[in-house]
Order: sequence, then C-alpha cells, then structure tokens
Amino acid sequence: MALGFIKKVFSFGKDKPAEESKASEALTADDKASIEAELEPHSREEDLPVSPVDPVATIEMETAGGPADDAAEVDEPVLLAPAELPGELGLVPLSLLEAEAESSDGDQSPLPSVLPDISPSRGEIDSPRNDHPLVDVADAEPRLQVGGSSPKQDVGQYRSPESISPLEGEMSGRTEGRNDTVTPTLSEPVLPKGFATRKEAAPVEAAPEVKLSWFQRLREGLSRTSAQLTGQIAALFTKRKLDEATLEELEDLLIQADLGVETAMRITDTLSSERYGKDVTGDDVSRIMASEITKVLKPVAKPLELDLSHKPHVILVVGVNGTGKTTTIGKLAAKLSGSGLKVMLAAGDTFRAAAIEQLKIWADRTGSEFIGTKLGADAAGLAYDAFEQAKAKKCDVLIIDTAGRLQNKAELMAELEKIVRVLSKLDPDAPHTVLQTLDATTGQNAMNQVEIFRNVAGVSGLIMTKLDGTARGGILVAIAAKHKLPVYFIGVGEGIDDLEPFEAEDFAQAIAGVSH
Ligand SMILES: Nc1nc2c(ncn2[C@@H]2O[C@H](COP(=O)(O)OP(=O)(O)OP(=O)(O)O)[C@@H](O)[C@H]2O)c(=O)[nH]1
Repeated sequence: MALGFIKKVFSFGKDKPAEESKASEALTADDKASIEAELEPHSREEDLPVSPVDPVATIEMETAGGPADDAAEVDEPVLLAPAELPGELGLVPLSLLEAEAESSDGDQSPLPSVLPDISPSRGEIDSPRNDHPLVDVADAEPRLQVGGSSPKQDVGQYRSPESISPLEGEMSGRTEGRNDTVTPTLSEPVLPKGFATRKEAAPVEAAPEVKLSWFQRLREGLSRTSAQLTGQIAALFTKRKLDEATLEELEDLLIQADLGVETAMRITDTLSSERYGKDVTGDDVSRIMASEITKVLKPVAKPLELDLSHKPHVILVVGVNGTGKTTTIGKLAAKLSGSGLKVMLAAGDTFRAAAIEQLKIWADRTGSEFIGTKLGADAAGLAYDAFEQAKAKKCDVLIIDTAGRLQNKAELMAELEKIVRVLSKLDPDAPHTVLQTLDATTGQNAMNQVEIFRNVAGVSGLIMTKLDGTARGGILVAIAAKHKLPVYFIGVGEGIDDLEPFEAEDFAQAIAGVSH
C-alpha cells in the first residue's frame, strides 16, 4: 500500500523525462486496457522488479509484523491507474525514484531540519493500521528518506526548504497531519485476548508511623533476652516441684542470660525460700526474678548530678568506639540546653574525621557551642583549650568526646590519662563526671570494657545505649552488682529524644518479661 502511494506520488509530482512523456502519450486506449488487464491478477511480489535489497521491502517486513500479512496489504495500492504509469508499465524501482529525486534537488544542504521528526516509534510501527490514507503516506515517508538505513540516522540528512520538491513537501505536510491524527489512537494499542496493559500500582498510603513509648522500645529491645528466659523457665517448671535440680538448672539459665552469678544466686535463693518443695510456675519465677533484679539495680539508678558552681561542669565521655558516645553527647546536650543551660561540646575524638563532623552537627542541632581541632591533633591539648574557652564563655557544662580505640590499649590509656591530667590542672576536680557508654548489644564484653575504662579514666557513671535494638541487657545487672557504678541514662534510639533516665524497676520488668 505504502509503496504504491510513493510511486503514485512520484509519478505525479516529478517532471517526466521527455522520452518517457512521449512514450506515455503514445499509449492508446487499448494499450492502457491491456496493461490494466495484465496487472490485475498479479501480486506485486510476482511482477514488480523489486531489488533484493529493496529498502521498502525490508522495512515493510520489519515494521508490519511479518511478511505474510504485509504482502497482502502491500498488494492493493500497488495497482496504479495505467494512465499514471510512466514507462512500459509505469513501474520504477523505488531506489531509482529516490536516486532521481535526490539528483533533481541538487545539493544536500546541511541546514537544520525543517521537516518534522517523523521517525516512527516502535509503538507506532507495531500498532494496527488506520484506514486513513494519510497513514500510508506516513508509513512511506520514513522509507523514502531512509533508503534502507535506520530512520533516525536519515533524519539528520534533511534538505533545505528550497531543495524540497513540491511533491515531497506535500508528503511531509501530510505526515504532520497524520501524526496529529493518529498518535492518540496508536499510543493505546488494543491487546489480544488474554493480555492486559500493566498499570502502575496506585501509591499505597503509608500507615501513620506509630511511635512506641520509650518503655515499649526498651521491652522490645530486651524481648530476645526475656522471651528466651521466660520460655526456658516455663519449660523447666512444667509440672515440676521446686527441688535442687530445678534450682540448679534455673541458675544456669540466668547466668547464660548475662545476669551474673551473684544475681542468679539471689534469684534462686529467694525462690527456694518461698517455694521449695511446692509447685512452681514460670510466672512465679518471672515475678521473683523482676523483684530481685530491681533490688540490684535500684542503688545504681541515679540521676546525673551537676555541680554548676564549677562553670563549667566538665563531663568527659569515654567508651569503646561505636558504643554511642557522640550520639549520647548530642542527646545530653539537647536535654541540658533545652532546660536553659549553656553547653559546649568539644570534639576530643581527633582520630576520626567523621566523629568531629558528627559532633559539630549535634552542636548545631542543640544550639551548643562547639570546639574542634584538626584530625590527628593532640586530644589533651583540645580538652585544655575547650575548658578555657568554656570558662571564658561562661558555659554551664562542657562535654568532651574522646576516641575509643581499644585496638591500641596502651595509646588509648596514655591519651585518656593525659586528658584527665590536663583538665585537673585547670580545676583539681575536673573532669567532674566521667561517663562511659556501653552498647547493650555486646553482652559479656561490656563487663571487660567497664573494667578497662574505670582503671584508665576513673569512670564515675554509665549510660547503656542501643537498648532498643536486639539488646542483651542482662549484663547491666551483672555490672551493677559488681561495680556498683551509677547508671544515669539508657539510649532507646538514635533520635535526639531517645535518652531516658535509668529506672531500675522498668528495666528489671522488661528483662523478666513481666508486664508493666
Ligand atoms: N538504635 C540505637 N542506636 C544508637 C544509640 N546510640 C547510638 N546509636 C548509633 O550507634 C552508632 C554509633 O554511635 P556513635 O555515637 O557514633 O558512637 P561513638 O562511640 O561516638 O563512635 P566513635 O565515634 O567511632 O568512637 C551510630 O549509628 C548511632 O546512631 C541508641 O541508643 N540506639
């Protein structure tokens, strides 16, 4: 169909060579009739002198979904009216027509495109055809220009307006019209039965985030410990009277949960004195466990006392890297500056650039003063400068961050000792508080950390962080029983408000799996 139209167009729009015109004029009415009769029953494939590399034939195959269907469609318009046919049968290979068209326009101006981009998109090509004749012209257009190569490449070879023959101009114009007319239909192809167009899923409205209370987060964080413990205890006491064997097994379970030998024995002793020889349920054990753990923790659940007469009260924060020092400093600063105190944060972790940056961000967030130095600088020197500046600026509290590299214990010890020594030169009582952060997910290792930092820096109180994660909080009970160091706060998240005063009973109940 498309090829026919092109040929039709060419036979109209071009000045015929003199001999051809004459030959055409010389045809009699009978001649024309016999030509028509001869043409009628034949398909194009049989008769047309299509060259083996005929670009039209090639593209037709590609674009219309296969040769069989296409051939049928191509047949109809190829049958041109005899009167319009130049030459013997009026059939000229398209390649010749194109060559002729090209040579007649002369130069190939590299001017910017004046023709619309009619390169067919894949969707257009594959789409069902429209009966409107313009569709055929449009299909012909890229073939005319393409000459067997990719339409995209040939679009770059547009000619100047003057060089375009009236015929081609007409084709381009029609093509524009065709694009306007057909595009909306083609963009929504009709799919065969059994297929459906995949629609983009409608955005699912996110459920409003339910913020858990800090205690819920604590419970959730400790749920692994408590679930494991209560499950094992329930299994142990199913239909069993309390005897020596069950007490021993219970003690083992409590020690495995990091509670420490001392606390484990406390619990089994109390249970034994109350229920020996009697039936015991898991709930009985949990209740006694919560009560005994509370007794161990109560003495260490203390508020962080500030002596504001110092101006500044100096808090040195120590702990293994990653335990949450910097984050905890930020949270503390938020609480203190929120209550109207003037706070300065000092980036004494000169070992890690990101730690300095991180503390600066916390200072900005909390409206605190900030002092830092370059990476690798002497941390004790910074502590000294910080103290002086905090004094000069009349800060109420100075909080100093430190590095926590346990990998090089000797170096760390020397650095921390030096910081403490330097600070005490400015104020014999400084640092007034030495806080150690403990990561609740570390278990037994936290006990060793307290021992090391207590010796090196004279830790005076603890903050346990990450109790909202998969915490193993039992170790805090063992540490409290052994070191009797105050536990001031617990971290229950990464947010600025996720720092809660340590409450012995809440913590004990969360571990024992007893409801609040
Ligand atoms: N879930 C949770 N994450 C926390 C908590 N506290 C701190 N973190 C995260 O733990 C990671 C380490 O915290 P930092 O404050 O950088 O620890 P650091 O001790 O200063 O580490 P260094 O600077 O390497 O010495 C960060 O991703 C914190 O957001 C907490 O209470 N809960």
